[in-house]
Amino acid sequence: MQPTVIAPSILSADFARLGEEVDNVLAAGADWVHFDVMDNHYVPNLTIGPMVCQALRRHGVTAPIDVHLMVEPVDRIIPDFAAAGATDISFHPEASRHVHRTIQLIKAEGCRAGLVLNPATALDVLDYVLEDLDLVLLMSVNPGFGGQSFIDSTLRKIERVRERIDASGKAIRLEVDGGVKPDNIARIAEAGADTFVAGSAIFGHADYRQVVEEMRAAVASVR
Ligand SMILES: O=C(CO)[C@H](O)[C@H](O)COP(=O)(O)O
Ligand SMILES: [Fe+2]
Repeated sequence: MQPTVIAPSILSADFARLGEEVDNVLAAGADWVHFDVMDNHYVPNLTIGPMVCQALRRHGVTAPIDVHLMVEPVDRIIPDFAAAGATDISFHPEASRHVHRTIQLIKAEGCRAGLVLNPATALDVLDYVLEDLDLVLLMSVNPGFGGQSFIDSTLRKIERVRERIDASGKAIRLEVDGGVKPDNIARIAEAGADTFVAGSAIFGHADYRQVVEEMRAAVASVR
């Protein structure tokens, strides 16, 4: 299993002070920046694009930027995010006509590639591509909005993906996104996740350090 990563979703940050918010959450001990891109087409919400990713890099952010593309069609925007400083790019299989080609495109652009499975997406989308991936991102809410409740059936799904990753023998991260909080993160880690996205739980708290430390301690208690 990969070392624990806590990846705050900037969806719940104060966009009017984004650079400062990202600086603060990284200074509080977070590992990655989770960057949610919504197109008002694949999902019914509209957020931020490559220019904002580039602005964070110009602002001085050096941490990995984990771009979660909720964009359809997805391929055209991938080179723009790579040029803007993304390190990890994940996409939803429904948003790509050729999933294998999209994975290869992300890697050709020099980024780590992730596939995102919605709560109702069956695991067979991983057949034939798992070993090409650097990351499997399991959504534990339906994509489109922050602040939703964790869907409990995801726990069994995490266990099944953990088994598949372990059987592959590859260094593939298992990331969980949606409704992750200090009071459920231990169960999510126990099920087999190593990479944890949390938006509202972190940015909705007055003390980012306290909540990041609480989450890391909860994961460490079961790993
Ligand atoms: O991809 C997402 C929504 O589509 C977000 O990353 C996710 O919802 C994080 O927010 P929260 O921790 O508040 O659930
Ligand atoms: Fe996300």
